[in-house]
Amino acid sequence: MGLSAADLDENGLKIGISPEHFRSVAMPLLFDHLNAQCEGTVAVNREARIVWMSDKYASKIGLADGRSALGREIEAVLPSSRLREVVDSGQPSLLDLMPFGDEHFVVTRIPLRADDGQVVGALGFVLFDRARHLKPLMEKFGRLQARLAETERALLQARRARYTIANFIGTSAVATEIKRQARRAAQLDATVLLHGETGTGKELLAQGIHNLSARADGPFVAVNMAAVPDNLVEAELFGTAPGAFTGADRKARLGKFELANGGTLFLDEIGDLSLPLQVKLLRVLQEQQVEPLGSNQVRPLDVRVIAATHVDLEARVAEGGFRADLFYRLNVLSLRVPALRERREDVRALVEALLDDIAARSGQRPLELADDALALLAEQAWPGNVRQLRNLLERAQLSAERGPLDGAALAALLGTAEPALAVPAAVASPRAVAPVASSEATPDTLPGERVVPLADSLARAERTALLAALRACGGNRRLAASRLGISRAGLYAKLQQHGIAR
Ligand SMILES: Nc1ncnc2c1ncn2[C@@H]1O[C@H](COP(=O)(O)OP(=O)(O)OP(=O)(O)O)[C@@H](O)[C@H]1O
Repeated sequence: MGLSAADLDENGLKIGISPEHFRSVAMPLLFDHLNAQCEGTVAVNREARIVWMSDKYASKIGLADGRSALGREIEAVLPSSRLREVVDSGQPSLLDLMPFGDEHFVVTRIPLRADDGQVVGALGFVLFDRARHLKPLMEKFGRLQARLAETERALLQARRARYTIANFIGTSAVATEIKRQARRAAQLDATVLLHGETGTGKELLAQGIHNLSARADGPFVAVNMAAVPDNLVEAELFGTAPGAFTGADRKARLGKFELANGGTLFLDEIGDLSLPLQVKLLRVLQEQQVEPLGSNQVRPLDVRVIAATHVDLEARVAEGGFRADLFYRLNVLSLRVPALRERREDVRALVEALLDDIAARSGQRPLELADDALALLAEQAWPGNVRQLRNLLERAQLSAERGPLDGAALAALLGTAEPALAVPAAVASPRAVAPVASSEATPDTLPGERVVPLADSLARAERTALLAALRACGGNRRLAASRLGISRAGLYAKLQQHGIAR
């Protein structure tokens, strides 16, 4: 059946031509056209056996003619063909590259249906057999793919947990006990709440738990709630749909929950999460699915959460600052990480391990400490715990001359330690030895005649202001930021810049 006069008017095809009629006319034309123009055509039945192949196709792939392919399974003739998938799924594949030998064919595949709609076979056309004309494009594509794979590998590496539980140095009773509890937590898949002062090794333990758990091959992703500005926390955790934000950030962004899928999400400073976000977090934990901002689609998750806090969350619950339901959901396994002053007997081993690590990173020989220096370290109050000890040792390594560092030299360094952190042990322990302050090294005393660059003075003043604010606010960074009149993210950036943060 062809087009008749009834189908035409002075403009050619008549508007309103019956779709069935149009179809019956257009389909054979389309096929004839494609078959004539393209480089080869093949048809298979429901079992993906060849029912017809154009001679052009046959000669292209080295067969005498199309008849010699009849009845054979499509993969026996074209090993990379995906016509079987088209037959099975009933879905076309409009444009694809099919490898054949060292060539690539540009192909299109469509299912063939009987009048009742049932799939009875599929048609494949080779639109273009010289994919090598596309070589520059393919090369670029290949390079981009290689770069993408490399970036993905690097990202995965960055999301690997570095530490194991054995990296938690210490053999004191409290250290041994916390490591025992961490090992037990690794055997379970429940949510963990780590509480302990800043710098006690909560993140180290979280990584250790992850690395010993069944999720060890999955990602370990850490987020510090206190470091993310309030208005960005939701996007950071749950991600955004494309266009959720106007301006620069119009693209979709994966949230940390999705990045941690199949692994562990470490939520540090969980006490800093606002009440509305606590509700959202609870829902995600209960339902194990996430709904990115601005999207109305939920995505399933398989994430274990380890949360950490240095504040007393139970007290926060009592005050109404933290939701009781979220607290109980997080507190399934509760581990209290001891302060360094509760395990002074571990200081020596810690010093040794930290000095080795510092030396390995700096490429220098490990610093040696004289016995009186070690004794002095063991007596400090360490409000900043192991992190503070590490910072001090890093400074000691930088300042050290040849030979072991003795007690007097170390006392001088302790005297110049960050005032908010270098609380003499006298405050916390009756066995205290007050550090010897060095007048020369005190940041505020400069020799009379010396002129220092303005930038140095300003940086020094800023550092002093930051430390004073932290001290005045009992180490509470949120409060300190607000009293300094800067954002929390701003405060974090400055603390890092001055080496006061981690
Ligand atoms: N027991 C330990 N053995 C070896 N290193 C430790 C130990 N505890 C802490 N550290 C080191 O001290 C530093 C701080 O540790 P970490 O970040 O795990 O503390 P944190 O409790 O998570 O601190 P914050 O609450 O401030 O986030 C890291 O460099 C870590 O490697």
